[in-house]
Amino acid sequence: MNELRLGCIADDYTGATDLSAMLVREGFRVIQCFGIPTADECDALLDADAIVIALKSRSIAANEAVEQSLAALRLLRSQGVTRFFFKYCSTFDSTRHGNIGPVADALADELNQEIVFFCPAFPENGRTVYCGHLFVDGVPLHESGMRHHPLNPMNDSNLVRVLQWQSYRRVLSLPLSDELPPSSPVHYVVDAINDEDLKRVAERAKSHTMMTGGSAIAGRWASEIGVRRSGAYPITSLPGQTNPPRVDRPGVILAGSCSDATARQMTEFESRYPVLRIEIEEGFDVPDMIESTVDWCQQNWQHAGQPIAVSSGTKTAIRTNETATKIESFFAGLAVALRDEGVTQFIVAGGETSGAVVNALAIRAVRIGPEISPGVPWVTSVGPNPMLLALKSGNFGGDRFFLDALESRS
Ligand SMILES: Nc1ncnc2c1ncn2[C@@H]1O[C@H](COP(=O)(O)OP(=O)(O)O)[C@@H](O)[C@H]1O
Ligand SMILES: O=C(O)[C@@H](O)C(=O)COP(=O)(O)O
Repeated sequence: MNELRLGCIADDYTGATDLSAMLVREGFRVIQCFGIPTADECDALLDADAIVIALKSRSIAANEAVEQSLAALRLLRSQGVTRFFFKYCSTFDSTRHGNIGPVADALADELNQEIVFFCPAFPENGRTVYCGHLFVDGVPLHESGMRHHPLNPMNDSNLVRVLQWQSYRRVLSLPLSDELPPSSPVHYVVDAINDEDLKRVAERAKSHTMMTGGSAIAGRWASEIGVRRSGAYPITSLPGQTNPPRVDRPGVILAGSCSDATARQMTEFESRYPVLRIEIEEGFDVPDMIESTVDWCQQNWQHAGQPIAVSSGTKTAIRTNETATKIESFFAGLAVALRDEGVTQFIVAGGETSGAVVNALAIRAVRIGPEISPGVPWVTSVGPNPMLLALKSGNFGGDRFFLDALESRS
């Protein structure tokens, strides 16, 4: 029996869930851990074909991101894993200081990988790379909504230039027709505009120990290199979980994403259900905001069975890391308060926001269930008192995403 297993390191939680969903689609058995699992938690990893370690390292200091990613790599190696995937955002979310370049450099150095491919393309979700330039639904990255991102505003579509800022290695563009020149350590930003291209990229990287990119290339590369394929976990009969999660409060949507896609989804949801739009002002008090939001939720639950949403996202966001972190702690505290009120189902929009919420709920690992839309599956937490979660990348999903998600579980 083929025993090749895949180890993945993802730089944020929704990105990891997206990756897991793509691996499940290809028939792999996937377990996703939030943070680096402890020795005790490693027992649960044994029967997985792919282990995904979700870090919250996208927007932290580069040296910390490197440290955490190397620790994840070492943990994966200690589990007998021999092939590795580094997952970052399909919109290459990062700044001039990192963290994609520094993390990839460190992983490649540790694995002695001379040539590293960078393949963020995700054609199914409208992300394509041509001549080293990234497009979102045909619009150059720097003209897309990503230019307004509160933490990682993307102002350059030329990924060769973006990555070269971040990496000490030489960075080149790799059109699919080109031969690879023999060379010393090089990072290649690979072109891919459709699924056929992804297949060819995977074939070209067959001998690589390490691959990097968005979720779309991961499943194909894993198939190409011959990762063991045991079939997805049966989500309704998980070890330690006899019943589906308790539903005595309707689902709650927590949206900290400021993306255009989430804004449209919220407008659509608001045509049917109540939405609390939080106005962020300088110097706001987090505990006060949590308390008044819980009051608002309770009032709205008087209409039984009614899902509700809380959103902080606005285009006129106050763009400081301090504000972003405070808003994350608001959503984290709110999730805990709502769980204590009996909520067992959360849909969270935004990668950083999801990270804050999952950590606050002390969820250490999830098993991956059915996809709601490309890259966004339902997941069930491992351990006692399971919760049902959907962790949505800010930019993912059609306008009806929130409504579709709620309908898909009823
Ligand atoms: N009104 C706001 N002003 C400033 N920052 C905000 C606001 N609302 C949310 N944020 C912050 O913006 C960031 C959004 O990032 P994230 O949750 O990863 O969403 P996305 O998936 O769209 O990138 C989070 O850190 C969040 O706390
Ligand atoms: O690759 C992607 O686009 C996603 O998997 C992803 O990483 C999303 O990040 P957020 O937009 O911060 O949720």
